[in-house]
Amino acid sequence: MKAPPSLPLLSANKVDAGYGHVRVLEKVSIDVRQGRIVVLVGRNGAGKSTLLRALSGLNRPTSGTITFDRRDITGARPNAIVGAGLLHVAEGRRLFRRQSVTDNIELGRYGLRLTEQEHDRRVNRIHELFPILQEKRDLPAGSLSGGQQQMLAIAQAMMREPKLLMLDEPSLGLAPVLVDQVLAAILSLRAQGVAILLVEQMVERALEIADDAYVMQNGRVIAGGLAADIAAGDALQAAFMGEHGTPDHSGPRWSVS
Ligand SMILES: Nc1ncnc2c1ncn2[C@@H]1O[C@H](COP(=O)(O)OP(=O)(O)OP(=O)(O)O)[C@@H](O)[C@H]1O
Repeated sequence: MKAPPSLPLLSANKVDAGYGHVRVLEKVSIDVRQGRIVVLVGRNGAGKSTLLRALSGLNRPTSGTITFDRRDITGARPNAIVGAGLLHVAEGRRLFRRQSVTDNIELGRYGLRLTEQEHDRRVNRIHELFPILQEKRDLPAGSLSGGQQQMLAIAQAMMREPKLLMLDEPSLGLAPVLVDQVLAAILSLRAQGVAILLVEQMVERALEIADDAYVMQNGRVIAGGLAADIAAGDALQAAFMGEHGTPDHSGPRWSVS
């Protein structure tokens, strides 16, 4: 059964998490509602990837709770979380470069038992979303452009029909025209009813396509709300200033033009 619209699909409530004895996240709370694009922004090291890892079960929270689709998934194993419909496309495109585009997509359904009809329906949906992957289906994944490889990584996750897809820096290392393609693909996913939690250094571009946004700084959420309000507010500027009020030049790229 689907969560009613009033309940968030994903809710992290005062989550602490880190690596060994190092605490990175401090009382992080975020909500992702059904069919929304939510972007997490913050400078390098703010804890964005660690939050995605905690939500996908790769880093066990030391306190706090996470609910997804009305189930408590706090401390659940990654495969149980994937099974519940929460998928994580990690930073960097983890593809089998020598295998074909089709083989890489098929790897996405590993462990799933699908009827032939259901399998074909999912593949068709992916090809509708990314026609280029159908065109290049027999080519090795390594021969695709960076943007196409990112689409392939998303396509792999789509084989499991996620309710929520978490994307960690999908524009990383891409030329501006490819960034446009990836952002357009994210909008198409939302149109198909998939909720998206996006970590992105292309802050301005990400805020343009997002519905909601959270700003992270030093492992905490310092602001959250509608993306348009966050884009216009002060928290964003504060998060990207250096410790002593100087701009952090390793921070976001405000524009791709
Ligand atoms: N495997 C790890 N072991 C120990 N500390 C880690 C590990 N991965 C990340 N950290 C630390 O956790 C903190 C948050 O890192 P995280 O990667 O979550 O930040 P981020 O906001 O995603 O930044 P970036 O944009 O650079 O990926 C950093 O101080 C980082 O050094």
